[in-house]
Formats: sequence, structure tokens, C-alpha cells
Amino acid sequence: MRRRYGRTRHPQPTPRCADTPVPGTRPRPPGNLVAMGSPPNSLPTPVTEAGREGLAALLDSPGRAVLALDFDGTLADIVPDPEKARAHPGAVAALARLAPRLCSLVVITGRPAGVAVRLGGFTDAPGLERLVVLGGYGAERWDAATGTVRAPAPPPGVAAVQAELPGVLDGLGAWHASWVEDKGRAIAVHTRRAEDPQAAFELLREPLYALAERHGLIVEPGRYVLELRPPGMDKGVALADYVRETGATTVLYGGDDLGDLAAYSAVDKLRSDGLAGVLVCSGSAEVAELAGRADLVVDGPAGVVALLHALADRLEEPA
Ligand SMILES: O=P(O)(O)OC[C@H]1O[C@H](O[C@H]2O[C@H](CO)[C@@H](O)[C@H](O)[C@H]2O)[C@H](O)[C@@H](O)[C@@H]1O
Repeated sequence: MRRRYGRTRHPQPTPRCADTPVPGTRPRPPGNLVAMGSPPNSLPTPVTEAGREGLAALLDSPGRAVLALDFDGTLADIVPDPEKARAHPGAVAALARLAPRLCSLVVITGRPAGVAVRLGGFTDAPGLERLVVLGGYGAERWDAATGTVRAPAPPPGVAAVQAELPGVLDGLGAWHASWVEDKGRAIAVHTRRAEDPQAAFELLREPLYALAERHGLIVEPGRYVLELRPPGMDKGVALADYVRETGATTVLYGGDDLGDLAAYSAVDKLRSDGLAGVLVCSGSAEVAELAGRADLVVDGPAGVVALLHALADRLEEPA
């Protein structure tokens, strides 16, 4: 299925990293350690050796690097109503500064690709003409170069879950503690707006896992959300495929939630295969699992944007 978002363009292939022209840069090692909440535009030093090597490789050869970022919680602040989420102010400008210097910029999200493009304000954004958004945990793809979304049809299990879900929520007395987001090829049941979001999450957990299993779907747990979605794709597969497609030799991945752990594992694997990598955690009080595995923890989307500007500052220094 192909849908068009934005103005008509001629299809362009994703550039191979080695083919990407990159303006002159002055490679320098990262600066001193800067903890969460550090002043904007000072480039923090990763706390791990692998992360320091990854960042040095990115600064040394940005034209061979893929920058991959999650959307909600990483590029966009978490808000109670998912439809009201927007890219953090400054995110698009920071990405646009970096894009011409890098091999490729990709957003990998659990949102439908077209929704992330709309909420992110990515359509026709100057500087982001080669941006790629992989939605539905990698099942969907939007290319800024063509303005089209490629999305496979949802498996029949999704319609079956849609039909059965109201009865399940009714049986649990959970109508007022949950909000259903129909994403086409997945159903997300949110509890953030419940009086006690964690209690509502726990109440729903088991019945929703059972419902998903009955219809051949899996559950992707996240920040006060249980998503019932098709198996077979995750952010790790999406990221590894994308890195392979571009021929990049360095990858920086930034995420905030459990669904990003698959991408973290993909970066670990790429590093063991000899690529350079940096794992960035968009830190929050809600999710602890990523910080311990990250090379760099920043303070939520504001920290991510500051990091992107700091990277751009470095890469824009004259050769
Ligand atoms: O992969 P992501 O880009 O991180 O998307 C994951 C899910 O994010 C959204 O839910 C989260 O953000 C909401 C808006 O801030 C928030 O209200 C909710 O509590 C979070 O879980 C989105 O609604 C889901 O569809 C995404 O899959």
C-alpha cells in the first residue's frame, strides 16, 4: 500500500554512505564528561569505551554514519494525549543541521510512519529532504525523497482484536482506566490518563497478552501502554536492515522506552561485527531499563535536542 504525504517528488534511492558528499569537518575527540542537565551545546563524553569510540568515529567520518532516533519520549515530549504529541521545539532544526553532514537520518517509531511524519512536522522540512521514517516498529516506511508511505496490509488478527477488545475492557471494568489508540496495523491500549496508571496497566496486562495470543499478535509494553501488534518486526531488525542498506560504518541510536531495547541489541551486535556505535538514552523517571545499557544518558527530549545541536556544532567547525 502506498500513500502520499507532502508534495510530489521523484523517487530517489537511499544514498550509500560512501556516496554521500560531506562538507569539511575537523575531527576531534569528544570533550570532558558532562552529566545530565549540562549546558546546551557542550558535547558529552560517553561513559563507556565502546561509546567513546563510536562517537569519535562519528565525528571523524560523519558521512559514514547513520543517526537513528525514536520519536515519542526521544524527539517528542511525553504528553497525556498521544494525538497531541509534537516534536520537541528545536528538534527539527537540530536534525536539519545534522542531516547534510551525515550519511543518513532515520526515525524509528512504533507510530504509523505517516502519523510520526505529521506529528514531527517532517513533511517538506528544509534540510530533511532525505529523512526516512520507519513506522510500526519498522513495518512501514516513509521517504521524504518521495513523500510516500509504504505499508503492508495489517494481518487479520488486528481486526479480530479490534472486535474483541471492547468486551475485554468491559469485563475488566477498565473503560475509564484505558484509552484505545487504533493504529491500523496495531492497537495500543493506554493507561496514562487513568487515576492510577500503573494499577490500570497491571489490571490489563494479563488479559491483553491472552487476547493478543489468541489472534496471533504480540504485546509490546511501553510507557503506560500495551500495544497489540503483529510479530516479525522490531526496531532492532529495522535498524540493522537500514544500516546494511546504507552501508554505514557507524550508527548512533537514541531511544527512551522498552521497544528501543531491540535497537540497542542491534547496535551491540553491529559493534561486535566491527562497526562503531553509540547508544543514547533519553532519560526519564518512568523507564530504568535503558540507562544501564546506554553509553550516554541525556535528560529527555530536551537533552536529546541539546546533544544534536552539540554534534552539529562540532561537525560544522571548519576543516
Ligand atoms: O516508538 P515510539 O516513537 O517511542 O512510540 C511508542 C508509542 O508512543 C506513543 O505513546 C507514548 O507517548 C504518548 C504521547 O506522549 C503517551 O501519552 C503514552 O503514554 C506513551 O506510551 C504512541 O501513542 C504509541 O502509539 C507509540 O507506539
